[in-house]
Amino acid sequence: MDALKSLIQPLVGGAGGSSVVDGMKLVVLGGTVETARRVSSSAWSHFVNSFFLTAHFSEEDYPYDWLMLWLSRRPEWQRSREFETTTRTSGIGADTANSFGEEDFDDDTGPIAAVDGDDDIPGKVTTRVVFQPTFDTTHTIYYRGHWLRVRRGRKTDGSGTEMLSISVVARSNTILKQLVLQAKKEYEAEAIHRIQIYFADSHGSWRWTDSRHKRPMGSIVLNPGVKEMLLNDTKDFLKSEKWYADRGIPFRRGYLLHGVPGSGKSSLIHAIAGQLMLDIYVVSLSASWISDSTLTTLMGRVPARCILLLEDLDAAFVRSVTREGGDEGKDKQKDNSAEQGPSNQNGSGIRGGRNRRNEQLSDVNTLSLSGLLNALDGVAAAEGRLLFATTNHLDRLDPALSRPGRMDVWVEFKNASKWQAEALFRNFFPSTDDDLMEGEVDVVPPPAPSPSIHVATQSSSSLWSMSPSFSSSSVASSFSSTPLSSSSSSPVSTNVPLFPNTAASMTTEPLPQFGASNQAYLPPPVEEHILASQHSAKPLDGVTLAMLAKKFADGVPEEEFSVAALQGYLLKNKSQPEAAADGVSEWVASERQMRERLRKEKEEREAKEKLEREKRKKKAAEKESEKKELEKKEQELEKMRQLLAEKEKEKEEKEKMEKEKAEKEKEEDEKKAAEKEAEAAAAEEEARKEEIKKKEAEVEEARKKQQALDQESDSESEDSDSENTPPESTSTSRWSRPS
Ligand SMILES: Nc1ncnc2c1ncn2[C@@H]1O[C@H](COP(=O)(O)OP(=O)(O)OP(=O)(O)O)[C@@H](O)[C@H]1O
Repeated sequence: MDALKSLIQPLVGGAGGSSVVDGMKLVVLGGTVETARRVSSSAWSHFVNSFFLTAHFSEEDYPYDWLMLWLSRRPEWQRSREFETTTRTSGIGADTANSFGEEDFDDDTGPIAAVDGDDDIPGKVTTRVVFQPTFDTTHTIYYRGHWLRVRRGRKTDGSGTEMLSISVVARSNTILKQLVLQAKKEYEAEAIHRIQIYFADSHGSWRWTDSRHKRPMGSIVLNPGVKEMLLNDTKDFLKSEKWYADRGIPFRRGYLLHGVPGSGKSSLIHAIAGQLMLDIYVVSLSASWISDSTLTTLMGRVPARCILLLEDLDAAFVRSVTREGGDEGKDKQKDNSAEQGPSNQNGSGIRGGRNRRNEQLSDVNTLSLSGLLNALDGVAAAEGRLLFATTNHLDRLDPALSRPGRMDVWVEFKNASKWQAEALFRNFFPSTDDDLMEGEVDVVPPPAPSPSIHVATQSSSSLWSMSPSFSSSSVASSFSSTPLSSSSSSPVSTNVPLFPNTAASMTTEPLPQFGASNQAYLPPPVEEHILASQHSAKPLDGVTLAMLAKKFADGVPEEEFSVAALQGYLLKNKSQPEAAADGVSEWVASERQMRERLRKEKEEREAKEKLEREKRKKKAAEKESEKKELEKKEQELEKMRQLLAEKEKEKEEKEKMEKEKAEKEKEEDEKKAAEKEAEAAAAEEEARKEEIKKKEAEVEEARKKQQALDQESDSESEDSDSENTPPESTSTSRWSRPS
């Protein structure tokens, strides 16, 4: 410090510099502290990096859910000083006693359940507030002798996916493995009574949608052997991975459940999922957004062991069509196009244009059969999954879809048999006596094993029927007992009871009431309408239950009503098994009446629709013929126009030709005239030349004559010269040759 002082002293000079020195001291101190902080922080992160083991868990993967559930049970996690709230109405762990955030704390009253409403109202939808630590906060949790540093954050790749990072100081990662395994165990223990349901979304991802209580296998009433066969087959498949691998067969198995609606297809799949502890991944092939590529992506993202459920397989390629009428729907589409008029058919008009655009769009975003087949067993399809497909219309499926290898086991679901009706009744009402004494009552015997289970073996592509069909005669003889009189069939009937422990005994035996035990007088019997509105039946003894069940089954016609319909009827008589058994014939009659009425209404509606369709068709045909007529006329007009144009053209050409001809003639005339002129000139020239020649000849002749004269004169002159001078020069000057 003295050195520093001596350095600064000359600069500031004297005592006046003491405040500056203090300031400098502070600066130096601050710098030192900051440097120390940085050094320690980097040393700490270096230490963390070299000694801490860190595991990251992405929300897209299962361990994330396991750990979130595990963490939610840690008090350290719950004691977070910074948290966010979220609400959940369902979901694994959300309704468990230990789940995080289940309790809220009220200043005055202490812990209260964070639910809306009254706990006395069973089944009421509650809104649960869940507190979770905010992102990017670190928590220290003690686990098996180690301090874990847990941090909730988000991926930095822009996807925003939640991440959980757990760090621990340890030499090996055993502690982290133990943690994950324990979290998994706890999660599975939680899930043991529930199945998770995932639905496909339009982005090609699976979204957790629901968690449902497992359905007991015993609650499904099917002909003997069906459930067992399916369960054994699925179990056998799940343990045969090596068998499949050794033989090079894709490790996949498909089950096609087909048949009438409400016969238990979906229920059976849920029960099997519960039994095998598998989650269900549902794809609705009739969804508007489903396309080849989305489906392929989805199939690639199905986990190895799960149930993949394709519901309403027949609806995959007829999206706009109701489940009841595929062909009808197609007809309707055709009709609609007819209704839209001929302009649409040839692609003109605004509506036509829009439709074409829609068609083009839907082509891009459409599911094709080959796309579906590829998605199911293409290279990208996951292995180890159980594929269940349901359909109400087997006949509408393409054989390629249902061939062995894709759908290995076929199970047909029919309307309820008498045997099923009886079993349903027995399942429905509680019994005090589970061990029913066989033979005491004339119970409906079970029919021969399942009527229509088909198993496609790997070795052979042919389907073989596991068991023969029902024999109608044997069924008839089984149910030839006297039908119950309709007089005792009212659902809320209090007629003389047929059975010892039934309505009458219930009316005389008072129901427990508040304060009744303090009163001197016995309470009056419960009134009939109150009794009728009871929501749970008193347990029946085995014999009574068996007799009522038989009576019920006797009243139900063989394979006419679905199990769901019978269940609906029983639900109406939930508290009155006797009334349910007594009233079944009346219910059957009323159902038939209603069906008949509905059938008639449907027929009428269909007839009306047909009429309208025909009208529309006729109108469209008329419009079409009108249009054709118009087109024909237009064509004729066009022809005439063309003819006229051609004639016009011909005329023009003729005129042109004539003009050209005239011009040519004129030219020729002129040429001839010129030639004549030239000839005349030539003739003139010739004549002139002739003239000249003539004149020359004359001149010649004259000259010759002159010569002759000259010679004569010469000879005369000679004669004279001989007397006078010769006149040679004179004669020369008198004659000159013409040029
Ligand atoms: N065989 C059955 N055993 C027990 N319950 C049944 C049976 N069949 C139908 N049900 C009851 O009927 C209701 C409808 O059943 P489910 O949805 O399983 O029928 P489905 O054959 O899948 O019908 P859909 O073809 O219309 O989808 C459910 O509440 C179910 O409990």
